Amino acid sequence: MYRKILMRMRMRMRMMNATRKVVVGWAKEYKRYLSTTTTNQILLSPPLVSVDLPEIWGSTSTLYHHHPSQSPVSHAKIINGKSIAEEITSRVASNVKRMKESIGKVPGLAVILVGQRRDSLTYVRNKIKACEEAGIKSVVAEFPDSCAEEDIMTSLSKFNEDPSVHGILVQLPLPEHLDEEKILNLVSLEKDVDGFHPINMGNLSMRGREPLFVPCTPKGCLELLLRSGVEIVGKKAVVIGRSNIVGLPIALLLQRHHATVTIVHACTKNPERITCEADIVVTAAGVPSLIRSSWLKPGAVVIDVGTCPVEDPSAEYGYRLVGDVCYEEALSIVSAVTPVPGGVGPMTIAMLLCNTLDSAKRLYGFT
Ligand SMILES: Nc1nc2c(c(=O)[nH]1)N[C@@H](CN(C=O)c1ccc(C(=O)N[C@@H](CCC(=O)O)C(=O)O)cc1)CN2
Repeated sequence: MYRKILMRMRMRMRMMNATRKVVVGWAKEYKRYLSTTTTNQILLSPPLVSVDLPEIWGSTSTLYHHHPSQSPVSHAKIINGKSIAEEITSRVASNVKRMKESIGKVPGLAVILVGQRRDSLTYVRNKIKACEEAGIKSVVAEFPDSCAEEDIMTSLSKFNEDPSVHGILVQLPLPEHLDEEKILNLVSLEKDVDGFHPINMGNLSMRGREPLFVPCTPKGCLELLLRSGVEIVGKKAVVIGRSNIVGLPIALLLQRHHATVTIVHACTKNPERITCEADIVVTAAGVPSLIRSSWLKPGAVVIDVGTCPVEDPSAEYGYRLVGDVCYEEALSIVSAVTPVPGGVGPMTIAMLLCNTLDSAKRLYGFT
């Protein structure tokens, strides 16, 4: 009886050691990957399928060295999304130039814009401007608020068929009377540069599957973390908000990068208690100054996706943009934080350029 137990224990120890070797080996491999970017590679994010670990559970306490900083950090790093986005845009531009020179083709983006929402008009204008900067061809199909679903479907079908269009996006949100699901389902999988097609989203959520495109804002958040040298493996991450555009896909991405992820949402009891244990906080609640200093762990890294206009008579247009995080309070506690504006927003657009370029490269087999 004792011999049997002893043998079982030895066996288990051997399995745990094997697992440890795989995980440590993988972590080293992953670090090496991050430190070797080639000239044509624009982003630090590795191909998704390569970050898969064997599903063997065991004690990992000796594998990852966790150094929680207990003392308040007074000099938080401000993660400058605007300048990172500019750098990425110029890399996309040189790739586009190279593509044009060698195969005589440029990537093309088609945008569907419905209605006159001020924020949507701004975002689409900025996307078109960014395409111009990068040498990407763009076209916008504009529809009135009251348009029929059929008109959008017809326009989408034309873009799906057009060989000069490599990326298609439908600016969200759509007016209430339109069926968002039906419309997004019609976008060709190969041109779905927003990554909102249920097959792309489904593949993102499954182990060993690779979506053709990752949604732009979450991809931008991840790139900011990687470029800021933030270690993700084994860290506690809290995502605030569960939208299809940000909350859900960023939670999936962080999990793929081996963080332990908790999603906090409007129905969560005591979200402050959960969030204040996180090493990484990504917040996309859209509630100005929701995240006070008491919500944050000293030394945490905070990515603020919230962008809300609040009245400010002293501002140029009578309003200014604020994030979910009480920025001034966070500065004295966290180790790094993104500002609003100038943090995640510009990265969303830079990632759209990357996805559009990738789509064209994939079609032409251009590397
Ligand atoms: N089809 C999509 N719709 C929406 C998406 C999306 O990714 N695809 N995301 C958001 C809006 N969005 C992109 O469309 C977006 C939001 C913010 C910014 C940005 O650059 N913000 C700036 C401030 C800009 C300003 O002056 O208003 C910043 O934060 O610095 C870009 C794109 C919802 N819809």
